Amino acid sequence: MDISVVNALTYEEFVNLFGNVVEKCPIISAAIWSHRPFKDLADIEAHIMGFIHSLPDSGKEGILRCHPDLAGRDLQSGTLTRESREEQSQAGMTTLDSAEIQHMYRLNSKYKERFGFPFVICARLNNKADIVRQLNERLKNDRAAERERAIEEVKKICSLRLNNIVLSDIQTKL
Ligand SMILES: NC(=O)NC1=NC(=O)NC1=O
Repeated sequence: MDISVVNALTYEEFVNLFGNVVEKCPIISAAIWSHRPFKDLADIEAHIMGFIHSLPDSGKEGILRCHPDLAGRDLQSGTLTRESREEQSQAGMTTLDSAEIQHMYRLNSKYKERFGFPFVICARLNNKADIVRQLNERLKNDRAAERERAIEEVKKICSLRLNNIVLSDIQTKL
């Protein structure tokens, strides 16, 4: 996708395209629209990361709370966003047996009880064994360290979603 096409988008078109690069946080794209014209995709990503970085701890935790649990209620009830469903499916979350689902539920609940926000990991870069291992490992972190760790995962998810948007646009043009 040519950056001049992105820069020519209306506000509504821009948020419609980029509004879910951070799960259920369209405010981020709505905010960075003010920085157009963008030099390139990396510039868009840099503004998104800058917005997240500038948030107070409560704002970062708010972003984390917008993420659905892995193998959680939203997946079981079919209410995941398209992006999230694809990501969770890729990590093997949609083919867990009932014991594995229960195990994830217990780990997610323990994590949420400790930190006050859900466990977030870039599902596309991990399989189900990695996810369980990371969940157990990261439970040992203190809150501040874990908040930053989880936000790093949000940034990875965002980066992959941004690239997906550009790639899928190129494919439609081929
Ligand atoms: N709690 C989560 O980590 N959720 C997710 N990670 C992803 O990569 N997609 C999700 O829905």
